[in-house]
Amino acid sequence: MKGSVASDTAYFIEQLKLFIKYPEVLSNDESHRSEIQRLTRLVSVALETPQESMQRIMFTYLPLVTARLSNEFGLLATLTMGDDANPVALSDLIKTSGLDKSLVSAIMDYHCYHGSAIEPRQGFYAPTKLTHNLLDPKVVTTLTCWHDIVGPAYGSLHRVLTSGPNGPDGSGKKTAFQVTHNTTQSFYDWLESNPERHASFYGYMAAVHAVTKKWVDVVQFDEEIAHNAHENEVVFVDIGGGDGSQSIEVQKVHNLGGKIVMQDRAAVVEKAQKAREAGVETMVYDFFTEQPVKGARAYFIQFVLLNWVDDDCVRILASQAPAMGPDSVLMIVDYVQGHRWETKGKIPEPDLWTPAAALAARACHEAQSRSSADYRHLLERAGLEMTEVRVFTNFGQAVIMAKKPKPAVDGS
Ligand SMILES: C[S@@+](CC[C@H](N)C(=O)[O-])C[C@H]1O[C@@H](n2cnc3c(N)ncnc32)[C@H](O)[C@@H]1O
Repeated sequence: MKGSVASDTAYFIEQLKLFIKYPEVLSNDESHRSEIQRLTRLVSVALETPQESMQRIMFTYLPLVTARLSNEFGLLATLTMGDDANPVALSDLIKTSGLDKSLVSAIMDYHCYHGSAIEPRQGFYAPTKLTHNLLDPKVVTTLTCWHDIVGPAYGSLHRVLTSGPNGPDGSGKKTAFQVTHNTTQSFYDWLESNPERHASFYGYMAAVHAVTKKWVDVVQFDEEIAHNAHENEVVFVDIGGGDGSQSIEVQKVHNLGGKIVMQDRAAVVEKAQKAREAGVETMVYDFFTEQPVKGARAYFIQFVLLNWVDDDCVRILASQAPAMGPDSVLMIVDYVQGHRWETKGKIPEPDLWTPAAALAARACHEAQSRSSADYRHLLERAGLEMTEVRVFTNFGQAVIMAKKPKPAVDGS
């Protein structure tokens, strides 16, 4: 076995070089493409010496930092003005960025190592596919948000977990987010206190929604939820709906009668113009208070509960329960920890998003991700009954469906 691996090494290297040169050969075969990515990543780790493991991990900040700097100072945009035959001179990158030679050289050396630039001749650089990926507006928005807002919070998690009940500096800052950003405000108050941050966070949310698979692919909205709906009936209430992107998704797939309502904090609702233009009604609503829209077909709550501790989640869910009729459905879209082990058939490989989201929830909100058993328990505490869990991405995003339990028939 081992002998055949060794004798096939040259062939393996040739194949890898071909994939690097012609990545498009796999563009129509998603499962092979992602399997090759996963395996080459694991091969790379399997071949590491301890010193290489150390190096890979100790420099993990750098892709985010160099991408942010390169976008801010126009290095990547300038790079795309050249190509392999006519690469961009270091002096031009220095001139357009306004940064000093040593810093630009270091950033460009990192890009070359990382595959986001090449240096065909000394001091001249050309773009790669990754350069263009990093300039995609959705990627820029997301990386900016993670560099400025969430990333630093990951970095303070250790300080918070190793300090006493009053936080690392005794000032009452409890979350890693509060410690790193030197604030006692909650995550959402802090976002709303600065328009740039606010726009950055919601830009990131929109970018993620635009590139990931959607829950509407696994819920036949009209068939399952809105059948026979009347004109004035509310078919969908999007609780903590942010920019209203999910209400707009429903608007796209929904062809029957009925209204769609999006609710959030005042500062967020104010900015949800796109949703209003799409015909969605918007409403200021604090989800810790009783839901004012009664008897809707569906109450929907996406990427909200992972930001709150159990007792708060129970309060949020219990605030919806009195509004729900016997046929109302509550849909929670969130990450489900351990979803791999609940999948029928081939068990999916471990993914990056589920643990990354769980750690971000802990760092930014002192909150947590949950397994489907945890969701069942939360719903029961709020007087609701979990009916189904439909996982719709291979990184653990799922629709958790619930309803009001039927009142017990009094047999006496
Ligand atoms: C992570 S975002 C998710 C937004 C949206 N559901 C989505 O999937 O894009 C969480 C949302 O909860 C909202 N939120 C936070 N506290 C709230 C409260 N007390 N009442 C209503 N909405 C709240 C935030 O303003 C934010 O828009």
